[in-house]
Amino acid sequence: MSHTRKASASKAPSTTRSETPSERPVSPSKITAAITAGVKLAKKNPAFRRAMAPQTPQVSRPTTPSSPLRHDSPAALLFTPEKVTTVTSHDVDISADLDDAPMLDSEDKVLVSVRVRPNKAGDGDDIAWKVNEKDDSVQLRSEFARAGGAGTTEYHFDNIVIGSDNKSVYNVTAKAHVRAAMEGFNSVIFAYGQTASGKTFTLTGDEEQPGIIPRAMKDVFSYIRKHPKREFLLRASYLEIYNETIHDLLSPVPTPVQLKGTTLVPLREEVFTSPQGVKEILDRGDGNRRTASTDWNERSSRSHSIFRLVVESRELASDASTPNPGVPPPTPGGSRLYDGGKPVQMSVLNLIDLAGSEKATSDKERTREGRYINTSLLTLGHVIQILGENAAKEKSDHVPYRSSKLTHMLQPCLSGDARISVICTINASPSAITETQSTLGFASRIKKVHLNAEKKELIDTEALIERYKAEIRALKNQLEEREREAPSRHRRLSLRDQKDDSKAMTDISKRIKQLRGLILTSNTVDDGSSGPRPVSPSKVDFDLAPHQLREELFQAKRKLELQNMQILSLETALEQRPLISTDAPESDKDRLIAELQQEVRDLSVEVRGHERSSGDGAERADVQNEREWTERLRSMEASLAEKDAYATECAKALETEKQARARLEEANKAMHAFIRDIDLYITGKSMESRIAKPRVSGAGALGALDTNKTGDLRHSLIEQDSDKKGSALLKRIRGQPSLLEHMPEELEMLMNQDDDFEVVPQMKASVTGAKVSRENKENMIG
Ligand SMILES: Nc1ncnc2c1ncn2[C@@H]1O[C@H](COP(=O)(O)OP(=O)(O)OP(=O)(O)O)[C@@H](O)[C@H]1O
Repeated sequence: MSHTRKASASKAPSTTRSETPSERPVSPSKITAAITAGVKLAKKNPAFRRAMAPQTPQVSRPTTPSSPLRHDSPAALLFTPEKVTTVTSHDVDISADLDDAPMLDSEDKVLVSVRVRPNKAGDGDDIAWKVNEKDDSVQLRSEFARAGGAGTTEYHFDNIVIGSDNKSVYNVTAKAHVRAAMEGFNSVIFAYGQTASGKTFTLTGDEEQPGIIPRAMKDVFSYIRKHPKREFLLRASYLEIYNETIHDLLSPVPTPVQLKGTTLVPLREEVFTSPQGVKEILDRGDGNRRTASTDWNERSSRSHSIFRLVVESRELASDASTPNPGVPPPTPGGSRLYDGGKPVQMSVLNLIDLAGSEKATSDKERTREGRYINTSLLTLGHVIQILGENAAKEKSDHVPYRSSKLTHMLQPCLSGDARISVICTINASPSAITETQSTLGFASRIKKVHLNAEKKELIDTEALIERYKAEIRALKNQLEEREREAPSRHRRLSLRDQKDDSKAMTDISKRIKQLRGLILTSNTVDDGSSGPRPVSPSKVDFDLAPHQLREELFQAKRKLELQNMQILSLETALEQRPLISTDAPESDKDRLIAELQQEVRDLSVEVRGHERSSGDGAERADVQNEREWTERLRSMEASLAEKDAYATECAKALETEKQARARLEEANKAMHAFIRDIDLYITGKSMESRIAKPRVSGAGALGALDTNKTGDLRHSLIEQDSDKKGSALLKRIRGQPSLLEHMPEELEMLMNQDDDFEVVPQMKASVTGAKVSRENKENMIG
């Protein structure tokens, strides 16, 4: 197989293009309008005139005799990382201001431009077509009318551009569409034409003449710089359709991409944040394109290539960190906007370099490719024809979009939902009259297609900018919480764990910073206009002057940042991608499960090996940790035992007190019963109790009784005591030792005080007996 992966034009210019700039055969004598195309358009379009007007020194940084070479030119940044010395002055002004690009109406038709390629060396000087710059027409010269057969000989288009100046081509064919994409409209710019007519030269260009894609990317960044009220997120994908199979040019592993509806899966999209970043993406993709040497073009594109830029943008909220209080929180199925509730505009800019139609060739492989190329181009032509007829006759005939991958993929754009600019490249040489007629016919047909593109505003979290914002918010909350709790948490953690904890917090901060870096604003964007950035040599030359070394350092840091961004973007893409699609065949799922199981096994082996090989250091740390914890455990156990003992004592004391209380209660009751009995006894004679009245004089209780109205009680008691030893009272008292036993101490004291209380000797004896028995009891309890 002889096709190769196309190396980036910027990297190997001498091998990627058959002609060097000096060899490029412009024929000024024959193509009279060649250099004046830009001037002619400036006359027609005031906006374009402004864009083309000589620029102020601040903007254009003109080359001066004292500084013949500007390393900081945008062209140098985008295209000459290794050979800044080849940058020439006209590349300094890679583009003018996007805001000067003409606005497109919502009902715009396809913008059709024809670019006439200067004759190549072998083509001779003759050209078969007359270019009329006044009315943008091309006409087959009368002397070649016979060669043109019955085909149309005169055509009119929106623009005719001639020559090798890619800047003027960009300005008239692409600038307005790039602006439209930045403002939220889907836009498509594609180059169509026979092989070797200059499609790749127009889209990609070379070091001297950067094409539409690099100029568009440069303008995208200056647009962001000039719109401070919006924030942007840019992501790119790069595809090719080769032999009716879609390939992802950014994927490290060649994987066919499927079209599900009009969605491409799997598709690698990379977020980029600088012109340098997108240049790296383009270089990588270009390096993977299939090109081959054909009879007509030393480096012919054997595939259609599609560079897709997705632009997400949103008006900046006054305080982007706080959700708008007026906006409802995310609800399933409802609007899920954050950040001030501003909708996200999302648009896609497709920049397409079609493979060239070609005649049959002797090479078998090239013939096969050519068949595929021609078939898909024919389908494109057919689709365009039906669309044109439908628009002209207000019909709605079926459009066979799905007849080729190219038309299927472009369906949303071709059906009107995009602003389209087509650049038809033609070879003006008499040897290519038929092919040129065919290209011009295609250009005429596509002119008739109606467009009605509208801005896409998303009010959902579909947009990546929303997802990044949501992640930033979540991480910020997480970080704040961790920071708040850090002091108390750190007290509980070992030194090692504290370190890990701090590292985790630093990681979160880093990720927040990185995610923020992916969202561009006029303040943060690097549009490549901030001073000289020399290219890093592969080895650091320490003989360089300090300022040069500083510049090297700056450049290296930028590169590192860029790579970090890419890693982050890829990680995010990876996280969002399912390992396998849900509708994949069972066998694929089984295979994936087996692979994952194997991976788990491998990782376990690796972890075990790592544990073993991590050696003494880790072990020592473990032992020390264990000792520390054992000591802590011991001291805690000791303090626990102490507390247990104290608790047991408390429980015992409580029990004793309970018992004492119970006894007191009983004594209380007994005392009341006792007093009642005595009262009853006394009130047997008198209704009034006098037992509670203590004797005031030294005469004791009996004295107190004497003073009572029933003063004969004493007598009676003495009598009863002496005469009737078995009197009723004493009998009762003797019969109730328990009462005496529990006689309250107050009463006991009263009795002890009153030796004259003659009633009491026996009672005393009983009480003493009772006391003894109580003590005995207590001793027994004790
Ligand atoms: N306008 C132009 N001015 C100067 N050189 C040009 C111009 N257009 C094309 N060329 C040169 O012609 C050669 C073929 O151009 P290019 O590769 O762009 O053609 P192509 O249409 O992309 O071909 P293919 O379809 O085979 O890929 C290149 O060497 C290119 O530099």
